[in-house]
Amino acid sequence: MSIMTVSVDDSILERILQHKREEVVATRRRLPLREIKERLKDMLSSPPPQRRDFAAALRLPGQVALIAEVKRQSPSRGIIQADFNPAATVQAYQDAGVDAISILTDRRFFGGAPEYLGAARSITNLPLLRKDFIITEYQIYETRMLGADAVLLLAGVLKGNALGEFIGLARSLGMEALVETRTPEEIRQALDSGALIIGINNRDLRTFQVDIGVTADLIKYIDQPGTIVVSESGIKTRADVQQLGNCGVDAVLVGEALMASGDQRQGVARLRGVTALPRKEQCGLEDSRGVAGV
Ligand SMILES: O=C(O)c1ccccc1NCC(=O)[C@H](O)[C@H](O)COP(=O)(O)O
Repeated sequence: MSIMTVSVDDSILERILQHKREEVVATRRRLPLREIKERLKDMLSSPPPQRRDFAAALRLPGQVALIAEVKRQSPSRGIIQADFNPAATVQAYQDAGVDAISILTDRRFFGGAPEYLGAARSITNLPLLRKDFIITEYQIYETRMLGADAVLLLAGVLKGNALGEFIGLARSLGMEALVETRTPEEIRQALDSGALIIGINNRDLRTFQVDIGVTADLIKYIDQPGTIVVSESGIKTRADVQQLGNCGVDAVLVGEALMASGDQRQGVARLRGVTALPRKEQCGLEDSRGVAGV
């Protein structure tokens, strides 16, 4: 009898991707691409300019920028926030002075929703990243229509010319791509495909273990000057952020640690090394930025 071994990586990522294939077929049936293109024509030509510069938000000389994630649940952790309120979370991130916001839009595995992007856009002026599993051009047009300024692309999933083509399409629609990598080969692929922003994922999808040392090991392979480096996953403390800053990352992407903290404003303050947030009413400040950058 032969025994087939399937790694967690194969099963969870493959399960997510299989679900996405089916989801895209159903979504396209409800809203064909030509309809999305029509809506985009109006949206992109109407003033005021719709673009919020995700890349520029991550280039903060002498500071590590913070991308804060709206994440209800995950395959590795299960439910992170039982009384999940995406609008309140976006507001808290905005008040705390984060630099950009990542929104998980996958329903089945992360408890997200595509509509959260539009809702977030009406609350904040910060650039918004759509975090989902992009496997078709259709989803990139859809991402722009939903109100994102940037889209996550997985180098390990988009093979051949697809990665470069998807980056180009995102840019042609006024978005930037965050290209997520996990190996030196994927970093090479991202650079060869013209990625401006490269994410290094500290989470191993086979074991779900997180190790921020992965960023420290892989950052040397990002040898293209001007590339923006984002360390993703498993970042929990101010010390983690400092360690990654010392390695040369431009930004960190943090979900679970912020969502699991009862108060997202305090969570951001802790990552930034601020012990107590100033109260606007008490000290008369407009907001809490400038107290201490990450
Ligand atoms: O978070 C997971 O369990 C997960 C499992 C399978 C595929 C992707 C997954 N996470 C997506 C992300 O990219 C993270 O939400 C993001 O990097 C933030 O990570 P964290 O700060 O550890 O929540």
